[in-house]
Amino acid sequence: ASVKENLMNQVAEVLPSSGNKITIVGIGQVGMACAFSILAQNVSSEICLMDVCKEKLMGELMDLQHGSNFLKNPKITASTDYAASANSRLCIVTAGVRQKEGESRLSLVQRNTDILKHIIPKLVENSPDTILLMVSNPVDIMTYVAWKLSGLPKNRVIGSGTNLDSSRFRFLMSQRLGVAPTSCHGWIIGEHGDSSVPVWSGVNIAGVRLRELNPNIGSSEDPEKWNEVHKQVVDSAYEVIKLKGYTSWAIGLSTASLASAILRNTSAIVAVSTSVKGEHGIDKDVFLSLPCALNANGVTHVVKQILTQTEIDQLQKSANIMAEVQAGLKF
Ligand SMILES: NC(=O)c1ccc[n+]([C@@H]2O[C@H](COP(=O)([O-])OP(=O)(O)OC[C@H]3O[C@@H](n4cnc5c(N)ncnc54)[C@H](O)[C@@H]3O)[C@@H](O)[C@H]2O)c1
Ligand SMILES: O=C1N[C@](c2ccsc2)(c2cccc(Nc3ccc(F)cc3)n2)CC(O)=C1Sc1ccccc1Cl
Repeated sequence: ASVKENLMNQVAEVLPSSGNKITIVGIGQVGMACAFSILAQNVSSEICLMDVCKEKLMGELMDLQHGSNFLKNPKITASTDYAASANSRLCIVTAGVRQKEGESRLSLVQRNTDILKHIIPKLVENSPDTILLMVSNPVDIMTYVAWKLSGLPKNRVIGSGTNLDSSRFRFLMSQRLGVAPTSCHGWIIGEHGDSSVPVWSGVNIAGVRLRELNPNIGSSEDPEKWNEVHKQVVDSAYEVIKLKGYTSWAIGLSTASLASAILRNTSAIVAVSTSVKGEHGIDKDVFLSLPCALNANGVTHVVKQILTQTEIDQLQKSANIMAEVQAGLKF
């Protein structure tokens, strides 16, 4: 008899999955930052890594497994075969191709859409009750594409959206005020990236709206130039790319916090990309970010923020652009 047989009597079957399994597809800079953040914060005890690069997959698997002794005994697996993703509570998709020099945005979108055609159906086939969390860019379009390809209800297809934008905004606000970022309340909504919408009327510390202290906040007339904070959210994304070639840690931590709300069923209110048809007069099937309640059933509530006409106009403009890009995609 083997050492194991002499060591223990098996008295019951070992279940195939922990019930909090997360699959991460795409183990590039972002995917691995998501994996590390999830493991380091004990968001899940079971993760499965998936990619098309077999060797990198094995290397990342081994390197993470070798740290298990410093973690809470996670089960880490990796495969190019989607059967390995079975029974996932959450599937995070960071797979994508980089924009080529001078490549048009639409061309990149079609290439990333073609990638999702191979990924999404297999994830859902192996985990029909899963929630999809899209990170690949352009994330609002990719979330729509994932919803169309998955056949899942809208509440279970989510994009990281302006969660990272809002996190950068809060950090920059905290730098100006000397207040912890978690105590700096500010929401960026709409389209992730260059065209996001800061909701200045809601920016507050302990419920004290900065707009009441500075009525021009966010406008070009503002002597304190608070609108620079939103501009810096966009500029800092380009700055990080220029300095290190990619971004990873903030988006990894952002994704881990969204995963935690889902797996722990917390109904945290977070800025994520969701179906906004019927919100703020939008009548198109598009995904943009609004404050949402996020839990084990995905997005169950969308907060009805009181927005200025300018903010609503910006949302509707983004919705029209999303709809146009989506209309040009070949599924
Ligand atoms: N939403 C956000 O706020 C945000 C922030 C940063 C980056 N991103 C996006 O995240 C994505 C990933 O960025 P990155 O820096 O990690 O890129 P990367 O090139 O380092 O990694 C992409 C990974 O996807 C893998 N991949 C490609 N095709 C695949 C397929 N068919 N199946 C499985 N895996 C596949 C590649 O092998 C690679 O490992 C990009 O689209 C980027 O724009 C989004
Ligand atoms: O921090 C980033 N880095 C990226 C990046 C990461 C690896 S290569 C580029 C970035 C940085 C700057 C611009 C940009 N534009 C872009 C637009 C459409 C796409 F399909 C892909 C990328 N993307 C990807 C991305 O979405 C972010 S957040 C971001 C980007 C622009 C403005 C504001 C924010 Cl909060």
